[in-house]
Amino acid sequence: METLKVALLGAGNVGAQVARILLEDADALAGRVGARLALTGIAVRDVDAPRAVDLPRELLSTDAEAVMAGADLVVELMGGIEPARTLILAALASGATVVTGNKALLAEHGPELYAAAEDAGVQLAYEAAVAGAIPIIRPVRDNLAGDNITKVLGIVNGTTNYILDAMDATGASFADALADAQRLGYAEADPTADVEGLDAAAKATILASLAFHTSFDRAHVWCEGITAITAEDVAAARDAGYVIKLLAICETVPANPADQGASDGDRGVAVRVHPTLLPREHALASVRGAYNAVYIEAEYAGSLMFYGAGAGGVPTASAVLGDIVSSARRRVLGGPGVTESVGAHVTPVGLEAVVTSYAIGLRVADASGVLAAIAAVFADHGVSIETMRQSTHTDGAGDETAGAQSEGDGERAGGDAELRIVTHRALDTALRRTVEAVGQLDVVHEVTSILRVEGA
Ligand SMILES: NC(=O)c1ccc[n+]([C@@H]2O[C@H](COP(=O)([O-])OP(=O)(O)OC[C@H]3O[C@@H](n4cnc5c(N)ncnc54)[C@H](O)[C@@H]3O)[C@@H](O)[C@H]2O)c1
Ligand SMILES: N[C@@H](CCO)C(=O)O
Ligand code: NA
Repeated sequence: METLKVALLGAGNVGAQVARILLEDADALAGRVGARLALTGIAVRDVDAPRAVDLPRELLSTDAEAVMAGADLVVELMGGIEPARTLILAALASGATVVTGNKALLAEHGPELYAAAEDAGVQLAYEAAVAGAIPIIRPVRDNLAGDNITKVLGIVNGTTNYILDAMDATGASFADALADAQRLGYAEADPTADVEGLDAAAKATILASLAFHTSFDRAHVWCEGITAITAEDVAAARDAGYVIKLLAICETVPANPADQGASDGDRGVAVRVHPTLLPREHALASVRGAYNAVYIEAEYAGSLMFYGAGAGGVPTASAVLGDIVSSARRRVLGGPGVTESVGAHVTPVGLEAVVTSYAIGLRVADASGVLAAIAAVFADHGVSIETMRQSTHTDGAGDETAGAQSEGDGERAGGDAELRIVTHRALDTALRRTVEAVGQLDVVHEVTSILRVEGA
């Protein structure tokens, strides 16, 4: 039986597990590939660093280029842009197949790397880059290649889902929940990428590019993270029947915002990542812990849902191993692999064409006429209110008022009241202007939170 040499770059949370499984399951994997997979070297920063898995010391080296020399497959699990980019380009140029889980790199330099793979006639596989263990890259790129995807809605970051879920379920603080996510191996080396939404935005860039057959750039993606979400936001969402999730949303929208409501006209695609209120009965609302889920709407397939472990060393290693086996098998059998299709050239559109609704938290003067003044600003901007809940700071009691009505105004003079408003759907720009105008009213002391609502 032929032997294929596998070089591994990085032995952290994911890389160490990939190495372990390559060694432990060598016979089973050989049967699936039709060749033995020989792990010939592992590039690490420090050969003496403690690791979750004991790896043969003779395989470890701090010289990544030497580790890659002569490899048939290079598996990059170092993360970061450099030296990962340079090493992958060198591996592809040498004719090696490359498997990576590096979404940050693909979101920034994907087109360059895909072209290098195509030029070299080798595969670049990256199933682990989006939603960890969940098969999503190949389903979107290959299985749905004959359909027309119209919407992708995903919980694609395990760390933030873990944090938001813990805040919702146990009242945990943001900091404690983040520390747990780091300990469990879900968070990136620098968790800023997770909590600021950058990791999800990178994944959204990759998904949008595949789903809409167009090369999207990270700069096309609107991105807001979860660092401003407070325990009060989570509690208010819960009281109103919602849960807060960080969603990546890619959807077709009119290319020209003025065409809202028209059934014809050019379509573009808007890609955004932000914390979102979801009704608790929504399918994505029940995605707990570090689990991920991606919901897809396609013209012919209808609605599809992909669910599973979106992060963690062992589950993510599953996606990496899948890519290793399938691309190694292709090396054994010969022939070019499937490549990205980017010929559709749809127009990337910003948030200005997106129709959504807002959940707004306001701290207002608890006085007569305040609700009427706020409702008037909404009416002036053509934005209608679905629900308005009021509670005072002193007793936190809820008082629901449906619609933009002013009854219930100002029973309690003096002090502040907390208002939670959910709007009907409107253009994001109109909603933003409305909030700005409301924030300028004297009776509005603070805009405490602005969150978008989906699926209501
Ligand atoms: N952890 C997850 O759940 C998960 C899931 C999907 C994808 N990923 C991606 O997989 C990759 C690896 O993630 P991880 O969680 O294992 O990260 P990690 O930080 O645990 O591991 C990366 C390892 O690479 C090593 N490394 C970095 N630069 C190096 C260099 N120049 N030379 C040699 N070694 C170097 C580091 O020392 C570290 O041990 C990243 O791209 C990440 O985004 C991670
Ligand atoms: N840090 C990422 C790892 C998986 O890509 C997450 O939390 O989802
Ligand atoms: Na995946």
